[in-house]
Amino acid sequence: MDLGASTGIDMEEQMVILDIGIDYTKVGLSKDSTPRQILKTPLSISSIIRLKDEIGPLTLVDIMKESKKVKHEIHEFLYEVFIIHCLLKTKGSKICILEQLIFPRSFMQSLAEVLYLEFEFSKVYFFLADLLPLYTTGLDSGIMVDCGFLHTSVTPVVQTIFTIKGKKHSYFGGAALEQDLKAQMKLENPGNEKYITNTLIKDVICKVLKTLSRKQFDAFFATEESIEKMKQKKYPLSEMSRRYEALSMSYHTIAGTMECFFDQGGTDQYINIAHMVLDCLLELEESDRTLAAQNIIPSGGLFMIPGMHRRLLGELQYSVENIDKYKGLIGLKDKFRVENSIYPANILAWVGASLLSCLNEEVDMFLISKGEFEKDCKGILPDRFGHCFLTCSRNMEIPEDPPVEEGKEQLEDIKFKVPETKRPENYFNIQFEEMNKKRKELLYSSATPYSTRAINRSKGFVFPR
Ligand SMILES: Nc1ncnc2c1ncn2[C@@H]1O[C@H](COP(=O)(O)OP(=O)(O)OP(=O)(O)O)[C@@H](O)[C@H]1O
Repeated sequence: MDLGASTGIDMEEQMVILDIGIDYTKVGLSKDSTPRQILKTPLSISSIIRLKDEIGPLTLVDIMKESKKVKHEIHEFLYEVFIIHCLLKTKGSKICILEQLIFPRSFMQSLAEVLYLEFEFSKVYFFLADLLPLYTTGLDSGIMVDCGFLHTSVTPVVQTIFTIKGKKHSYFGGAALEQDLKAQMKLENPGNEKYITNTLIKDVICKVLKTLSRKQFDAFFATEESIEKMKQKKYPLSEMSRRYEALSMSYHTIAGTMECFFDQGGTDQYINIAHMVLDCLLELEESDRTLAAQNIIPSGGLFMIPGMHRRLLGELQYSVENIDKYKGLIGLKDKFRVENSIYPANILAWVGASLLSCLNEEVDMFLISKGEFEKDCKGILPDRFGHCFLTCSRNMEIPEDPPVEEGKEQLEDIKFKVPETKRPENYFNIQFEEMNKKRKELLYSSATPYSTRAINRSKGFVFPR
């Protein structure tokens, strides 16, 4: 049955955009401004990671090696996503996959086999998720700070060029936060440990946790006395659900748990996101630093926790003023700008992909067609990280690789310069922006006493399908 046709979705025009996160999967159609569905990723990888005491670069690879059923799980899950949730036609359609640099090759190979061979997509585009939030800002330089489930990463792009030396990465993210919070809550609720389930922890992260501002942190954590006071102040969790009647949380846990992302240097266990950004800036050319610092883009689910944006900015300003290592960046103190996008942080990469997918033919540089996969590549997914993935730009002629001088580090060559005469144009598709604006106007206008249709008619506007 042609499901795409029956739902009125023109699969010739639009493509499916799929962001498989370790914790949450976002799926929708290109040119939309939000995903149609955000689903819990049911793959066993996610549950195995939750049981690990320590997460490192090889964790995902090892899990993939041990697990024989990943491909089968991906197939079942995607069947549910495409056919049951989104009612999409897959055969002969186009799909865009958001791929993270840290995804193991074996995972991508299994995913590709399922998409090309089982669902028979004719065109699969591979976008680099680490770079996509930049597209939502309309600028060609910035630092993407992704705080996801498995990891936290910082990715700099200056005038469309991704500098791999500036990329910072840590396997500390939502998974580690869950473990910390669970241990803390068990300590605070002796005798009621059985109620502290994964569901409760997820609820608490999304509904209760908050992040202190730098000023609040200085005040609350100044003395042992004030820390003790925070510990004594208890909040019952019965308001969240009757199931949690027996449980309570201290203010210290509510406001202090997120401090593990802004560690003040006491331990190796935690990270400081602001320091990762500053380390990244130190790796950039001096002339590029201001451009990057003016557009810091937080993304990933953990930036949905209230106060995270404000704290990141506060922590950046505090660190350049007070920490010797970063004092060289003091000139940037008033230039830091942490982007507070109109799109929620957890879908920012997805929205970036939706924008990028509007780039008509230019987007074909990210494409591997079914024919190529089956015939040219003999069923093996080829390298997808050529130049086009690193530049994320439009209409740019790719300069040839400079010759590698003997004894010179290969890494240096990765940052090639775009000739002045061939500066890439902005990647925004004006049509998308216009449609998006009109859609938003319509959305808000439906909340007024006038009908949406009347407002449309008065503006002579026909809703774009
Ligand atoms: N609305 C929210 N409010 C608060 N926290 C959230 C929210 N949504 C997600 N989170 C937290 O952020 C974490 C990461 O969410 P995200 O959507 O980035 O997951 P993901 O894309 O699967 O991660 P990864 O990029 O590592 O694959 C979740 O594990 C959850 O703890």
